[in-house]
Amino acid sequence: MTKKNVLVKESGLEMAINMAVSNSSIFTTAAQKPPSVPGGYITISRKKLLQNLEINGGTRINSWVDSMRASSPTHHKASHSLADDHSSWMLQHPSALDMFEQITKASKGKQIVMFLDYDGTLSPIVEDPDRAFMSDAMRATVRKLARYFPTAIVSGRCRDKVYSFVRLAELYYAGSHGMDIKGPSKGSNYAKSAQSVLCQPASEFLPMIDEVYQILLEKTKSTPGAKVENNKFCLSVHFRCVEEKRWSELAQQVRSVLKEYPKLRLTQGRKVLEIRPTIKWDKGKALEFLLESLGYANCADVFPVYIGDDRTDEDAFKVLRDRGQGFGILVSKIPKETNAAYSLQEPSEVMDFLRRLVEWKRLSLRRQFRMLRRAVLDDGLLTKLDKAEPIITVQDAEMTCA
Ligand SMILES: O=P(O)(O)OC[C@H]1O[C@H](O[C@H]2O[C@H](CO)[C@@H](O)[C@H](O)[C@H]2O)[C@H](O)[C@@H](O)[C@@H]1O
Repeated sequence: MTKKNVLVKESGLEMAINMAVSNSSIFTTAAQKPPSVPGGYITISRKKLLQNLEINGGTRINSWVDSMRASSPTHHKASHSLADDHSSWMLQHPSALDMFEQITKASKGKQIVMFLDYDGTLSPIVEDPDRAFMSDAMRATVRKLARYFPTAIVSGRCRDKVYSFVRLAELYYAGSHGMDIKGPSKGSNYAKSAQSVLCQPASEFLPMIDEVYQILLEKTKSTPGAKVENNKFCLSVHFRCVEEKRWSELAQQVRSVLKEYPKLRLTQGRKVLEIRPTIKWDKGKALEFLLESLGYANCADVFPVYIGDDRTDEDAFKVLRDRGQGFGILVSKIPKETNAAYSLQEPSEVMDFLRRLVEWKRLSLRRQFRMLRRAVLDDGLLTKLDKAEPIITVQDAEMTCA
């Protein structure tokens, strides 16, 4: 390699683990090539990277811990170079609220389909994952959104768990990082509509995931604050409440378990280590699957919008970038490497954006309805309205008055 700097697409943690599994070069082709999209990638010197990823057990754990630190907002804030870069990052990933007009203009004549991550997007990040409730105001907003646009929740959580927080039967749900997809439930009965399960590509891993869950519970017992969450087709090991000086111990515990399970891989979220099957399935694949299920597989007239805050959401942002359709919105207060086009700072801004989208759609439907009505009246065709080809459905018309 002759280049002085390399682009780091994966976190140091993922790279360390990939090395442990494959023992191959850390400089993959993908990692060397910047994407042909504006900005968002952080460069670090090759020397530093090599120091960080020294191939011996001890230093490898250090790189895990560095990566765990990097997922902490407080550590990001302390980094002057990132803080200084905030305004240039915002130029590359402007606020979706500031760009609202441009966004709606770009969607003109296309069907918007909404994909929403849960934690950190619809609900604020809290210490206890079992108490990450979304507000009633956010729920009401998402309910309205789903009346106007097909809407899916795409989460790392177990699907039933995320449903228990959202409680809107009319949505699509993709739990376990997209490995458990279910369509809207008829008659608002989520629990009874097992027939609407659409896709579970990792079902053969269920016994293994349960086994590893039990082992991790036992292994991490000695680390105060560590919490293992069973997300059905994947697992989360939380370190938000673990003292930083014990992070390396926790990383070591997880690593020692995973050594025995080469069919499982590790990724990282916000103060959480995510363990999942090595199958080629992620939130990006779930997005593609859902678009296909909705009948938009090879359709140019679709405009998917994906909003998420996490590294795992990057797979979906990338799919949209590669397809050149719609775009991703990263929820973050700090500059992050991302394939999203736009940004929002926090869940309250997500709610503002969704509300504006609902209002914009409502008004544009009303405008279309009035134009149609005027055209009919002008032509003296009012009595023939019932026989006319419906340009706007009765439901659309009702919604303009809602
Ligand atoms: O894909 P998501 O819906 O964003 O789920 C990703 C993980 O979210 C949850 O953990 C995160 O939120 C917790 C509650 O705010 C927080 O305590 C934790 O530190 C965050 O990582 C969830 O608990 C995980 O299972 C999900 O994988």
